[in-house]
Amino acid sequence: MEIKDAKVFHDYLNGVIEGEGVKKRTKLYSNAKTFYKSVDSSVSDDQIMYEVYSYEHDGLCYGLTVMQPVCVNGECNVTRGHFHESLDCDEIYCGMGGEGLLLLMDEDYHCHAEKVKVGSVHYINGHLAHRLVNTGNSELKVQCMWPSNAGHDYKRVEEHPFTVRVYKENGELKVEEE
Ligand SMILES: O=P(O)(O)OC[C@H]1O[C@](O)(CO)[C@@H](O)[C@@H]1O
Repeated sequence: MEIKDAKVFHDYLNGVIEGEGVKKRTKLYSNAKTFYKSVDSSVSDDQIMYEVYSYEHDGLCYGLTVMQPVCVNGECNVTRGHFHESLDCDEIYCGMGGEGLLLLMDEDYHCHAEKVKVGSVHYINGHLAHRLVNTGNSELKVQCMWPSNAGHDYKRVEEHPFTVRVYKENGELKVEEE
């Protein structure tokens, strides 16, 4: 029997996925300003807000999102957030490092959240928009699995933004519902 090395390696300790076919996208503050309530001129345009590694094979995607512990005028770092284009495609997240919230918004645009921490596993029904929030003082690392035909519908979330914002004031979390 031939025994081969895996073509892809998820380095849990360093928070990277490496190998054949792995894609990486980086979201800088310059391309994320509209995600937050207001623009913060003290945050550099070059500031990395989050990085997404993804590996797709035969209809399945495996990914890792690494979010920096950065606040924008006190608002905790968030991903852009999206519905799936195919609403029957679900997703699973698993906390790998740090602390955060998984913000979920239903099709009536009501929000609820789940706490993300090391080992927490989150099922995301395809009819829910999802956004991660880094509420901690270290990188938030979240492993993700989803069908590759899910697609990202960002437009719908831009038209109906998440109605909840999370701030950190003197180390305390403050949730504002709009
Ligand atoms: O695409 P967004 O909304 O910026 O968020 C990134 C998220 O999307 C995914 O790429 C796939 O759903 C996740 O890996 C990640 O958490």
